[in-house]
Amino acid sequence: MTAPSEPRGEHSADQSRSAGGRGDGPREGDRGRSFDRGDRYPRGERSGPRGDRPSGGDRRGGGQFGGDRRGAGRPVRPAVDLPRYVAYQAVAAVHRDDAYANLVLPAMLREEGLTGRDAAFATELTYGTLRHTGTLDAIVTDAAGRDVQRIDPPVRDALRIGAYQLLHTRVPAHAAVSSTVDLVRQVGPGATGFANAVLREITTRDHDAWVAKLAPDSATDPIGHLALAYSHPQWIVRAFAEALGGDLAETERLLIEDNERPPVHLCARPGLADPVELADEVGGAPGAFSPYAVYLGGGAPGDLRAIVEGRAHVQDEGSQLVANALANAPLDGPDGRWLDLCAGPGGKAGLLGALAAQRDARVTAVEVAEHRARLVEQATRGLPVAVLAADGREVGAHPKLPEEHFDRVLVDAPCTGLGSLRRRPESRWRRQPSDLPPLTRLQRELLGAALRAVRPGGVVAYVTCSPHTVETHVTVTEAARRSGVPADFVDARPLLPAGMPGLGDGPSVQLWPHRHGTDAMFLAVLRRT
Ligand SMILES: C[S@@+](CC[C@H](N)C(=O)[O-])C[C@H]1O[C@@H](n2cnc3c(N)ncnc32)[C@H](O)[C@@H]1O
Repeated sequence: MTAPSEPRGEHSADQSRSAGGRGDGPREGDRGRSFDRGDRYPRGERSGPRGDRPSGGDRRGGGQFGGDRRGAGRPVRPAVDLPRYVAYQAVAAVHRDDAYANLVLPAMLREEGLTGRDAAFATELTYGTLRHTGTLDAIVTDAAGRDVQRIDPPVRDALRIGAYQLLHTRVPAHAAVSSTVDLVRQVGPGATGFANAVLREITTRDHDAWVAKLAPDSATDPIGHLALAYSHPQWIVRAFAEALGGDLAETERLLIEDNERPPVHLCARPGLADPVELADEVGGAPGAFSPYAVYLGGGAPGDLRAIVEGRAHVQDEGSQLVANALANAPLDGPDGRWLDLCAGPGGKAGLLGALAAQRDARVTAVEVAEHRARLVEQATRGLPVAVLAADGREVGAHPKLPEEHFDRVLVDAPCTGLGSLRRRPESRWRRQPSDLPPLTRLQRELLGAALRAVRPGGVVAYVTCSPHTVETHVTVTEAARRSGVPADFVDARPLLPAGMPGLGDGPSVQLWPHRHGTDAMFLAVLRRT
């Protein structure tokens, strides 16, 4: 992973040596030898309270906070540059307020007027630090000689961002260290010496050498090794390895992919946009698998005319493939009533709605959360989609959700989202194994409701954006058994584009980032008999 705003190269001489002896590790408040020019400041002038925005200075992108002179003869206050400061604020909000990076960061970039390379650098620091938090914390713990959890949270987040720059970007070591010390001066006054010493210790090794030092032996603890080397919780690595049939080399490839910046895919809505023309229009490329996919090269998709005009929407190619698979499943008899039982925010309902328009069908899109139901309405405007703010489990009890009524039903079930860790950098650390029981109960109930809703001969597609076998195979098998509705599994592989590799032995299909470049979507198709 590279820092967009700084050329990648060998770490500078500052990084390849130095950092005083380890001893017991630096302590907050240690003065240490410092890169920091600001230690001469009286403490009260260094910073406002925790989380305060640096005062004064230039608010423009790339500007420096706090560059103001405060009277003749006084030294220039140490600067915190805006991209790093915004990254710090985003990371701190995620940890302090349980915020979502993909929501808070764009708002902060907008508010600060950061664009172009500065915005890309702030994004890289935020997402990279959050993805790599597990490994960075192990390294900071070792370098500090104390558990990272015992470091004051603002200083801890600043150190994570500094360590990320040192180990994963081309930022020269001296710049990573001094800018982080400047940041600490702003957010954790009194800890500059400590931060300086920790960072200098981190510069004594590169990422691989730290992993070699800290990760469990791969021969005796392969899961523990992969977890530390690729910054994933062990329970998630174990779940991935199980879903990949125990193939640890392939698991490693998946973990690597999870740490990459995710691609942006567009869906050219069938009947409204041609994917080749759309690719030309947006400077992208037609997708490899989905007949509607366009890979976007860069830029903000929300600004694209095709999206504003409703000819396309942003949607992972895997999501397109599974929605299209439902529409492709052979069907005898009527084919006019389609149901999307978990529709918010409306990505698949948008594609299904466009396909339904071409085939004279209508979609009922159900979403339990009122505000998400509104998003589905926005996403399907102009398409033959009726949005219902209701609980999908009410099939048979809700007048608009009669039993044995629908020809095609999609259950895009709420899940852990372990298949899209690329897109939600903090989620791997938030999710817990204890999330699984309530989710799998809900998944079973929703799939049971879908089987009741579909007419005999009709098809149900069960989809998760998680490869965890408890949410995929176990849920489907159990729900089908418990529902009491007779249904057969349909081989889902022929419902995907011909020649698509790596689809396994069927009847269900698991897509993977490292095999297909998509999110790890699971698809099982059942036909009611
Ligand atoms: C994985 S998301 C669906 C994504 C959507 N299909 C798309 O492509 O944009 C699952 C959705 O199910 C909704 N949901 C959760 N429980 C539900 C229920 N009992 N009935 C209907 N929707 C529910 C959640 O609010 C969430 O919006």
